[in-house]
Amino acid sequence: MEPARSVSLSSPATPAEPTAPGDPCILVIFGASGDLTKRLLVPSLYNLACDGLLPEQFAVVGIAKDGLTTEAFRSRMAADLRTFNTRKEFDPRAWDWLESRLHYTPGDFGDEEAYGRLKELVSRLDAERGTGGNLLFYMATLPSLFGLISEKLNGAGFKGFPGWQRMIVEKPFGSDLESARALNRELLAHWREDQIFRIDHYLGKETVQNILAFRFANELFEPLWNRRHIDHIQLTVSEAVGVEGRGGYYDRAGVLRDMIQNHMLQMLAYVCMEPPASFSADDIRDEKAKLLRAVRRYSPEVALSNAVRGQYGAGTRADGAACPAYRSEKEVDPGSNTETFAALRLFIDNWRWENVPIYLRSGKALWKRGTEVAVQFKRAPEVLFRGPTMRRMPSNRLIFHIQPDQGIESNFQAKVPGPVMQLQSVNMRFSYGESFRAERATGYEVMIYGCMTGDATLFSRTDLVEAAWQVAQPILDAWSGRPARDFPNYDAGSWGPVAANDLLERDGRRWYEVIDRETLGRVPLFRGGDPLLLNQVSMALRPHAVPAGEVIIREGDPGSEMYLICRGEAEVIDGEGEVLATLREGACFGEVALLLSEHRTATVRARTSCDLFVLDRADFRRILRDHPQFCEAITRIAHERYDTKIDASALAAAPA
Ligand SMILES: NC(=O)C1=CN([C@@H]2O[C@H](COP(=O)(O)OP(=O)(O)OC[C@H]3O[C@@H](n4cnc5c(N)ncnc54)[C@H](OP(=O)(O)O)[C@@H]3O)[C@@H](O)[C@H]2O)C=CC1
Ligand SMILES: O=C1O[C@H](COP(=O)(O)O)[C@@H](O)[C@H](O)[C@H]1O
Repeated sequence: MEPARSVSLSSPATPAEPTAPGDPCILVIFGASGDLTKRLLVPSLYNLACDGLLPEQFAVVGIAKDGLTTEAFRSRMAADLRTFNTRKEFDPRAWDWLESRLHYTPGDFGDEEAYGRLKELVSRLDAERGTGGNLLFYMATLPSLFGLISEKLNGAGFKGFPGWQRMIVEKPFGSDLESARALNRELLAHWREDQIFRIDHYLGKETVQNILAFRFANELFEPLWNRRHIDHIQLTVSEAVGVEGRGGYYDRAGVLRDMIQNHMLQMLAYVCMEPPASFSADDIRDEKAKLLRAVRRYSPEVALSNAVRGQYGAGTRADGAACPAYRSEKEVDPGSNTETFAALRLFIDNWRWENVPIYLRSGKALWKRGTEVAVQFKRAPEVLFRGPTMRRMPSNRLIFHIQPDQGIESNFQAKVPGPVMQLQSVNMRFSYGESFRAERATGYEVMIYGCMTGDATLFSRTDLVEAAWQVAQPILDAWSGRPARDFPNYDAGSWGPVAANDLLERDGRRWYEVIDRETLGRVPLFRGGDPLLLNQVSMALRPHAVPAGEVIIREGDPGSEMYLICRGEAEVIDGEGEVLATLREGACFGEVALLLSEHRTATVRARTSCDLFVLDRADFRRILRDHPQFCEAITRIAHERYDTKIDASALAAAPA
């Protein structure tokens, strides 16, 4: 097959050069009958085949306990590919090419005879395919078996093959600092460091890799990338799914081990590390390791005041389906103390980042799926922009959208058209989908390809893994000694526990929520709104979470904000506490006081815990003025609700 044109992140050559296929080799998958193989590995190999990135001299040998034949393995993989293929079009040529190279041998990983059979098959294929004795072992099985497999491979004489031998190791890499060190010792007893490729699939994501390109291939931001100009950084990995049948594993892990210690600290290292001497694997990994070593190690006591944990209760998922409480999930202890949400405040004690807080949060069963890195700059001097028509200027923000949308966005201030100087936040956005033609991928393609070419840039190293565990360990220790008394403390489908907001609010900051058009489209007020309106609104809204029972607005109080319910229920009550109406997801309230510039005409209280978006008076007026459709919708709602004749267009036209 013809190699396709694409670029390798770590290639020292000019990036526009076509990428050559990986080195000839035999890929041996330990755990070939398992979930990872069918869900991610075979679809990735197929994608590589479609792009011409697999060498002609190539074969795959699967091994697992399941007594499959090669023919049965091939037809199972062909059927599974129909489900897990990431590409829109199926390429039968690429699949036939790959399928003819798939082989299988059954065996228990503890059984020496199985290694004898494996060696025979590998030797035969090596001779037939001309793979030069290059062997890539993929550990797609339980981490407790990695040491055993390594030992047996050595015992069976696999080291005698003439080519290179490399090993891809799957996560989780240990369950704490001690076990990670033990696993490193076990692997290093059989392999050299440069033969071990520890996977972190977040490093395979295009937009994560793009953080390095963005920072170091552009002159624009790097001079500002330090404590003088950056106020703080937020990393969010929000998952809409719950534990999805993985309760047995997850209940022993929790989100700190499952997402933060590995994926999020790796992303953090990319965002904050110093420029590497070159784009070689070790230069990049040296800088990442230095950065992780500089992350402040808390004592367990200090960790407690810088970390928040949560566990989801029953609720409604983002797609509308009912979600059981975590403690009712299969294979989860009904009294489980495992966290499904965590938020941390970290500091990097080095010259560049002194006293810049880094906030991380991740959780399952949250209101939406979204991974973002938000870099919040310090405020510009306001001296030129003071005056009665001016509001406090928001500061610039740069956002890396990692998934599901992939892109980079920057928020800044611009003058509102008109005779007076007024400012408004606007944004510039680069979207991967609009700028590049790329097929959807699993994220594993670049890792497998990297390993085949001996490029370890996207893989973790012994020191990196241990440095990341050193950051997480005191928090794990602090939590394991103190059961969480308030679990479950957030509803499935919500924004997470309220305490996560407090973590930032006590520093005078708040989490940045990406509000996409889809979310706004669920609000009747904005349904069918033009992109300009939705964009303006999403820039202006700020999140606000309230616990059940809290009064959100009180009759008679001055009103300077209106509210949209993103999740939860609120009730309108009269002076006697009588409930007049119940407001649900998508409803708005508080608009009348803004329209009439009067005091609140009703009291609204949270019936359940609520996640709200707040729109303040100045933005509300500006949106009224710029968007007649919003003006009409809000007039209609106020009229229906309060039988009040309001001329919102007159208000919009009035001076601010
Ligand atoms: N599944 C996923 O989406 C992801 C998985 N991972 C990681 O990948 C690894 C594998 O996960 P996954 O595929 O889900 O796990 P599975 O349990 O689905 O698969 C495990 C595989 O190992 C084989 N196996 C286990 N014990 C033995 C043994 N003693 N002898 C021979 N074969 C054995 C099983 O064979 P058999 O069934 O025939 O007994 C099976 O093929 C784990 O480390 C996981 O954390 C990482 C990211 C995503
Ligand atoms: O490693 C893991 O990652 C997934 C999330 O990965 P993504 O690529 O879908 O963002 C997470 O669901 C899983 O619990 C964890 O083990």
